Amino acid sequence: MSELLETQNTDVETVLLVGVVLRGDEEWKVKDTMDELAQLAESAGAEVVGRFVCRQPKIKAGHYIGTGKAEEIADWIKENPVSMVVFDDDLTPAQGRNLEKVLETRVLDRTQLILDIFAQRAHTREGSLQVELAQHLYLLPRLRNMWTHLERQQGGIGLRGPGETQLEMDRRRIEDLIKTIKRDLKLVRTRRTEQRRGRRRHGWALVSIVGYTNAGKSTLLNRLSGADIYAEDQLFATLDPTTRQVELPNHEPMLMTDTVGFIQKLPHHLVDSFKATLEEVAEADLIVHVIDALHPQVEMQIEAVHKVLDEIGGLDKPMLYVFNKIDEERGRNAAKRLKAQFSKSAAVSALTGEGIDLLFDELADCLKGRKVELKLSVPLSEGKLLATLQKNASILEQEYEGANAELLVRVSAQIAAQCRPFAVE
Ligand SMILES: Nc1nc2c(ncn2[C@@H]2O[C@H](COP(=O)(O)OP(=O)(O)OP(=O)(O)O)[C@@H](O)[C@H]2O)c(=O)[nH]1
Ligand SMILES: [Mg+2]
Repeated sequence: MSELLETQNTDVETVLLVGVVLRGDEEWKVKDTMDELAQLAESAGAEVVGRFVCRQPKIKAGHYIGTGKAEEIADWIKENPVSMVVFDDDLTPAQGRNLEKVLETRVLDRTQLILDIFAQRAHTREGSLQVELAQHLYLLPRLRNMWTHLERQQGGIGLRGPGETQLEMDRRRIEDLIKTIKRDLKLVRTRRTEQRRGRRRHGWALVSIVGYTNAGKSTLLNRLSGADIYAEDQLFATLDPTTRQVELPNHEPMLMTDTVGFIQKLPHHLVDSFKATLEEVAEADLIVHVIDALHPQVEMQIEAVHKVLDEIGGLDKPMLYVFNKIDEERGRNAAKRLKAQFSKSAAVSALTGEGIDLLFDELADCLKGRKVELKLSVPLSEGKLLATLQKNASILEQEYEGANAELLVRVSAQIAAQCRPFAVE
């Protein structure tokens, strides 16, 4: 038995985590981000075997941490070999190189770890392109460092993705590659915009689910739509957006999209690279912000999501706050406390279904003033409907084709329901 366990464990990478408490930092905050870093490492498939927290007045330019501390960690590693050391903050290429020399092991930072998870999870062409772009942008200033990695070891966490052949390319070729990926992504983006217009024309409300990673977004969409999206106690279980049709109790159809989760210190390259995915969020009629009410740092998580939304222009959209995980008492209490702070909110358990009816009511309420763009072909014999449209719709285009009026109109969801028999592609 023990032999079996040992063989199973040989593939698991072991990691040591290192964080820094600077003068003026609150110690508990660093502990929290270290806990999250541990979760990230585990989500990447590694096993965390130790943690170091360095207290120092400021970041040291050469090694990020003081050289004395680096040597102390090196001694610890001699006694407890690990496959890599992961730092909680971004390192400069030089700091990474210097630390590798002292620690005599592979050194990664938070961004590289997140990029690695993304590389593992990307399944669609769009997802892969976006991850590849983020990786290349990150690699560009670090090429020299990556080459030394490759001499020592192939594969493993932090080295997945662009692949060794690409790493051998010189800076120029990587830059060309970045250009090509950006061009491909532009095509993806155009296709998405067209798709979205088509959906709008059908009168569907577009709703985006956003939230901190692991908040329960996929579980909620599964609950609302009966879909079967991968939901796990893992950070960044979802990477590629999934859209499902959900019908409100008043039969109004909406399209809900579950998308990549957010995290504090989300690497900037990732936000840039995931623009196509994130744009979808900003284009929605309504944003549903799912919040893990069970999480001890729930306020920080809400703030981190707001920050990313702000970056992608989604903060001024109508937003419904959904406090999730109220099946546990702690979650229920936190949800009660937080609900008071947000005007449009609901408390649910995506897991058990508790509160889902009230959530549907809130969704209907948020969408009731929504305007829908429709392309119509209305027979002139439909005098009553045409009169309603003249009176209540914004008519964007109007043409007459034989006995029909061809219209592009913007109307309320209620009038859209009356027009639907005459909607055209
Ligand atoms: N107790 C409890 N757990 C829940 C609830 N909803 C989701 N979870 C759990 O929370 C974890 C994360 O759920 P997901 O639905 O994968 O979360 P997500 O927001 O899609 O996460 P990422 O895709 O990784 O960003 C899973 O282990 C779920 O079972 C809930 O209402 N109550
Ligand atoms: Mg998910």
